[in-house]
Amino acid sequence: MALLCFQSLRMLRSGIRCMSQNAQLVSLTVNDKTGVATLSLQRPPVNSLNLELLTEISSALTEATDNNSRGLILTSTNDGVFSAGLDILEMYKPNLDRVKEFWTKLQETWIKLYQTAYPTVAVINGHSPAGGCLLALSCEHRIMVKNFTIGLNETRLGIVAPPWFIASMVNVIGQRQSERALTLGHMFTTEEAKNVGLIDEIVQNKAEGTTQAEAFIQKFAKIPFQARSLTKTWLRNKTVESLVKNREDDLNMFLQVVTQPNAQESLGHYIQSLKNKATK
Ligand SMILES: CCCCCCCCCC/C=C/CC(=O)SCCNC(=O)CCNC(=O)[C@H](O)C(C)(C)COP(=O)(O)OP(=O)(O)OC[C@H]1O[C@@H](n2cnc3c(N)ncnc32)[C@H](O)[C@@H]1OP(=O)(O)O
Repeated sequence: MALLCFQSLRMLRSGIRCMSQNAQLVSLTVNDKTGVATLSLQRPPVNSLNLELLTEISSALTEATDNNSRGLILTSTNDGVFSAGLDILEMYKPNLDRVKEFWTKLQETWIKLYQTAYPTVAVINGHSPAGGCLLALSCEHRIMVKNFTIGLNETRLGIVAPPWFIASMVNVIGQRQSERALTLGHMFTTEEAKNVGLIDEIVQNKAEGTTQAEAFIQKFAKIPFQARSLTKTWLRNKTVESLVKNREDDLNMFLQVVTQPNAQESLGHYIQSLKNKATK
């Protein structure tokens, strides 16, 4: 309690205000001087995206819109893991109602993040596989701390990245590089990611990343907000529409693929290998 009070006091003094008071798995703050919001993922141990975390991310994105944020920085409270991607436990031996809700919430969150009116920057302060990479790809600018990895590694798990995951990557690094990376399930090092254009900047640590992210958002200060946001909408519309018009089909395809016995077997082995690694 005392710690909370100290933190709140320190934040108030620095002009940082806490939004989304009810959220537990994310924190959403806004810098009252710049209007820039920071959305931090805080679901230990590795920010894997389960239904509850996705729900909080989606609500926070709406709250940042309602609050007229000038921009949003997406990052993690865990210096080491940005996000481990989708929570594999949501897909392994799933409960049908819950897994439907989970996938529908993932679709909703991606659509929202991909289309925000405000500029978005991912400060990738840790590993960022699969769904974690998707979150970063959905932002307009990516700044990554050195010595981590990022990529869409689904094929390595015996599952498939859906078309909108693929499109998000193609839109950033192009067809040829995406084809190679996705079929191999390649995880790029920070350096490799910069070379291929998957990230825009390399930084030493999260603090430097945050400074650079604020500088990126500041570039839009003199660009009329609506002109900017409509331009972004039109640039991204085709990609988003391909999911918006086919959400039901996409859900059914996901259910079909993920419940296949061989996909379940692969996921089971993968969970076990992660657990074995963790206990070593
Ligand atoms: C037309 C439509 C077609 C549709 C087709 C649909 C097909 C399905 C598409 C599905 C798409 C999926 C995308 C995904 O995001 S899948 C998830 C991929 N994620 C990963 O591969 C990451 C796995 N994790 C790691 O590599 C590492 O954990 C890490 C992120 C590098 C961090 O390493 P670190 O050493 O810090 O931590 P540990 O490995 O020790 O992990 C700590 C505990 O966390 C558990 N864990 C890790 N990742 C996950 C995860 N993604 N989900 C659930 N749980 C995870 C790990 O088991 C440890 O647990 P323990 O403490 O209980 O042992």
